[in-house]
Amino acid sequence: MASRRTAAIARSLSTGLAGRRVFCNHQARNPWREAIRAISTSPAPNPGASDASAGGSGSRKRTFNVTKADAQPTISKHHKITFDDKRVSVPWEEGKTSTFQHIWLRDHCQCATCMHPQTKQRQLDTFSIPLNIRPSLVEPRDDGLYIEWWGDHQSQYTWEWLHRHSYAPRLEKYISVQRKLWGQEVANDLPTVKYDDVMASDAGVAEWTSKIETYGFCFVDGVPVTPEATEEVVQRIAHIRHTHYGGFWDFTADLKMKDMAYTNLALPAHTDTTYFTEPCGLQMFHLLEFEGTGGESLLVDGFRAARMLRDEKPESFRTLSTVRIPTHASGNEEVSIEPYTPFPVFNHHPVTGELVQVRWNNEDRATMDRWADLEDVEKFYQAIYDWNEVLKRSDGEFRQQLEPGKALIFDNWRVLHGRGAFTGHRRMCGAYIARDDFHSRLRLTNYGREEILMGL
Ligand SMILES: C[N+](C)(C)CCCC[C@H](N)C(=O)O
Ligand SMILES: O=C(O)CCC(=O)C(=O)O
Repeated sequence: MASRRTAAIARSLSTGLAGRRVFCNHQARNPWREAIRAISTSPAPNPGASDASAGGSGSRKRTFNVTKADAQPTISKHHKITFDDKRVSVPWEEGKTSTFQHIWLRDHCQCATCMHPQTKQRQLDTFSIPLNIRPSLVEPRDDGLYIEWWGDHQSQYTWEWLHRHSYAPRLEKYISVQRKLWGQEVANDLPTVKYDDVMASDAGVAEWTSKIETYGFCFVDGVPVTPEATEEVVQRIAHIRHTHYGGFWDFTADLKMKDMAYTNLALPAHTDTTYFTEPCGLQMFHLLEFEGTGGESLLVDGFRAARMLRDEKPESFRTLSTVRIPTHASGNEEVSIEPYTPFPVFNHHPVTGELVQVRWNNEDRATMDRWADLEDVEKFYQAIYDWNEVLKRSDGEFRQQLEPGKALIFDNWRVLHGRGAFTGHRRMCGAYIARDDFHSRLRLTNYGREEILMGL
């Protein structure tokens, strides 16, 4: 774990070359090796099943890999809690012993004077704690560990909190997101929720956000065919993320904004806003009006496609995990947006190595004029040709003509979207939601605030 973490930290540090527009494939230590096993694909519940009633807000328990499947935060009946001049040792019934340094425990005191009871922020002045602080009393009690500190402060830590935050050793590890990767067959059982459920309760939002996390997209059935109702339903997840396109958009092929989305041209599978340091997290589309031909929508599961590229063309997967691609949005005269640094197509979690984000928009790719060496140019083009070939496979494409009343929302960090060329009048509305705002709502509605606060 330490070497992997070191490699990941080394890689994440080396990607932070601020100021220089570097996109050459710096020789980080095998980031793609960590990604090899990290595109999590786990069985997920049946997408069609509506569990708004059963789901309920806060009903899902977060799953953790504890040392034993049934490990409970129960202290050992046979071994005593001890402490020396540096640390407290807590032996658990599961056979592990956690060590907590005194300074760490004091700094993490959960009492109402150290942790603001409403804002959940630390109000203790950490730097007022003597670095050599130690307890005058350590006492196990039914509801947790009670400590009296020199300088007469008292702290109490529940057993569940100590077990959850044990760091030496880590007792509870988070299991990867249980995603279901899909191809064309997803059309047979589309992840869908009911507008009324979403508007009526947080349980409905829990079901909706859970399906977006699992499948990378979800339809909302029964949305009134107005921009107002569409704006209202997307805000059931979070506030809208504003960009130079505005907040909530209602657009047609009038080139009102100088972007090809505002034309009737075909758009190949892409992710949006690759020119922002943080691409938008979710994107909603609701077709309001259409009299014409063509214009069908396309979705491709970028995580499934990435796994296929990794398995079939590992060198191309590695290239697209390391070569940084400059991007821009400069069609509108008052705007020219670039990220603070270019990013690769495949972006991995700096610690777990898991694939967390696909950034791919060939239309918004800027000039690539900085290469570590010449053959990287051919390697890059080979890699994007291989990637494009995978994206274009019909068994990975979900194509559907959107219809009024059925809004589509998708994870722009995972799912690529596109559309066919069209003729006639076509009016579409929708909005972006930032990734962290989506994750906040997903976790709170599915696990409940108490569970989330316990883990912070
Ligand atoms: C705002 N609205 C969704 C209508 C258009 C956005 C244009 C997105 C741009 N082509 C990109 O790929 O980021
Ligand atoms: O008009 C559509 O269906 C999609 C437009 C699009 O791809 C975008 O706005 O990024």
